[in-house]
Amino acid sequence: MVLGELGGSVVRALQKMSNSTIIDENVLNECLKEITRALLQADVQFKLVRDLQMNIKNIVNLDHLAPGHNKRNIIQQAIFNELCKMLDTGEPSFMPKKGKTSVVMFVGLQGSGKTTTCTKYALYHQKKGWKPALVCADTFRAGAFDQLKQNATKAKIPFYGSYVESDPVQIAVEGVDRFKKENRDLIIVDTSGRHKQEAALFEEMRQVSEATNPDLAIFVMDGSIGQAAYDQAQAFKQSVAIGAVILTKMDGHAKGGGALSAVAATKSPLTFIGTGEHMHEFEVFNVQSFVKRLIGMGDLSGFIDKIQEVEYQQPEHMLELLDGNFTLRMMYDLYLLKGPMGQALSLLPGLGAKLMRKGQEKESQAKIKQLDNTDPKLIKDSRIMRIARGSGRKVAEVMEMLNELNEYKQRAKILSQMKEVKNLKKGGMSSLSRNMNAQNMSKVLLPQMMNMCGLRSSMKQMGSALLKT
Ligand SMILES: Nc1nc2c(ncn2[C@@H]2O[C@H](COP(=O)(O)OP(=O)(O)OP(=O)(O)O)[C@@H](O)[C@H]2O)c(=O)[nH]1
Repeated sequence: MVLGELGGSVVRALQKMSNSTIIDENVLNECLKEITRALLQADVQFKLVRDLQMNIKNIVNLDHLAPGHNKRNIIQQAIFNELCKMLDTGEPSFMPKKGKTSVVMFVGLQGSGKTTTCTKYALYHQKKGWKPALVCADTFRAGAFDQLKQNATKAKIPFYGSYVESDPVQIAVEGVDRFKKENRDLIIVDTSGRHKQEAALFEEMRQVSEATNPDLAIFVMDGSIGQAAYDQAQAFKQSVAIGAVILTKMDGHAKGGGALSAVAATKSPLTFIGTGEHMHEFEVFNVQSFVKRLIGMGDLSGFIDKIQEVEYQQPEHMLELLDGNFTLRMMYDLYLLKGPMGQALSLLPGLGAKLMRKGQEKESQAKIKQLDNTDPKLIKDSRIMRIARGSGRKVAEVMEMLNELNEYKQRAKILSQMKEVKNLKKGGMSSLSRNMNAQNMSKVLLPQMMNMCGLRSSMKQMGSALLKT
């Protein structure tokens, strides 16, 4: 989950404020105090947090608001705007164009997740119809070529590298030339990392860059370093023309918020974030979508993007859901926000926040693991007791989880009966894919899925504006 704790705390603070009958200075101060605490815990720089707090207080002047103004909305909007301002990473980055050859060079320290991210980046574009290729110019780390080869083979992406050549410049040039000849439109060059910022690393980066003349150099940084990301980004920017930044390991790291704001402070465009070790745990970074999610408003554009991945990677999940089946496996993915389906559903307004609010993903994970792959109908009392004993849980907790599963199942049944869903299913997966455009999603499937997740009311509260985003 992306910055689960920070998001959960912000959502809780807003929820608490919304539950107050009267919103006065005290309630606002309390809400801001909790948000401030959460941001500091996420390693966001003190000055940034203090500015955010002051700006919100200046904008939301409760004494001067004419009666009839919706104070909650005004406060939420001010928090949204200020968080966006804080995380705004400056000018948009160079975007490679499909069909036109672009060379993209990846740089970063050793262990930052550079090699993994190269393949994630290639796969992301491949799923969108590009023809990517990978070049391994990392001759420093033994095993780097094997790792890239393994990842690329799994993702069915062409690759180039050498076990014998030790000159990274030569490998980079040969690889880029070969893939240009093969009309690949996205040639990704993985370069060597070092344990720390050292002269040899920067010199090698400069040489590879000079020889391959990349259209874009992407700096991959480990998000768990928090605020320290500021100095690292500045140092790399001074040595090579960095056009974009990707932050990795943003899954569950307490310091992720600090890394995000630090990158923003260097005004380096942040284009993607890595949210796990698996190939599909990779997300486009868009400030507004990200903040919407952080404060529990959901991210519908991200949802549509992700649901297309469900068809690509877990078509059986999509069909199962539309057939009215909601399985334990899906609930498992949902709780852990794993797999495209779990990730997609978490982007719906209210649901991501609901899951974050639980703040007990690990416990949920342990509970579900006990029941994974088991048909709940077959779970008799004695088995429930056994599961409870074996997992160290109360019987009531196991039953609560089974009830929740049944609830999802019933809603999935209702979803499958909808006329629109039946029409979508008629032509099988290919028709589903054809129909899976943004307009169709927002008109047909999306409202039904939200209904299924019991989100109709929160949707209404937030107004139809969300569907238009
Ligand atoms: N949790 C998590 N782990 C990640 C993520 N991205 C990469 N990793 C893991 O981080 C470790 C290092 O990743 P690599 O891709 O080998 O790192 P690298 O920067 O290429 O390392 P060098 O080639 O030595 O420079 C691996 O175990 C990856 O699986 C991410 O977004 N989340």
